[in-house]
Amino acid sequence: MSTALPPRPRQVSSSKAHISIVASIYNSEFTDALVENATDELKTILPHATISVARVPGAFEIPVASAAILSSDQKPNVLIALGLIIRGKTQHGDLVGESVTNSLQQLACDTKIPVIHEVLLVDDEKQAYARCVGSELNRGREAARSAHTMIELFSALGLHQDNKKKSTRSYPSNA
Ligand SMILES: Nc1c(NC[C@H](O)[C@H](O)[C@H](O)CO)[nH]c(=O)[nH]c1=O
Ligand SMILES: CC(=O)[C@@H](O)COP(=O)(O)O
Repeated sequence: MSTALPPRPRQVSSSKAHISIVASIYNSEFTDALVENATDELKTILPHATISVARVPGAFEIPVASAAILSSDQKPNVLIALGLIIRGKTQHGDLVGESVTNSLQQLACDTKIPVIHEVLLVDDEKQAYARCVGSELNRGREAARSAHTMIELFSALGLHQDNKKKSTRSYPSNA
């Protein structure tokens, strides 16, 4: 039985946080859906937040782009990592998935900036569809709700200030 996503927060956040999404292009029919669901949910539960979206070739490139963003002078309050790895006939998918997971966790702990991990490793397109396109298990919406929780927690703990950025940007713009 797959776990359904956490419920939508009861309280819309007034936070002006900045959220950075780093998403892979590989399997774009699914990863585009993750981005769309995550941004739609963020706009609902964090209407005053600003969102930037960076697209990288594949899941393996997500950590290095995330590291660059988290070490820049425009640090986000939360970073959301979105990707989809579909296992093939070799160990490559598992190796990529494990490396990305460990790297993202290390980045979060090193920078003290929450990193929301929704870089999925699945066996087939049916599993991918349920988690990227479907609604009951949508991991894009789950990522947004986790980001909301972490923003509210860190704000309550006095660990970050609302971000004053005004723009919502995507890189590359044609992705
Ligand atoms: N097979 C998948 C990949 N493979 C590509 C790697 O992520 C990486 O871009 C390549 O090894 C070059 O460094 N990536 C995914 O995101 N999903 C896959 O299913
Ligand atoms: C996860 C991947 O890189 C995947 O496309 C590789 O497929 P294969 O293991 O059959 O080479």
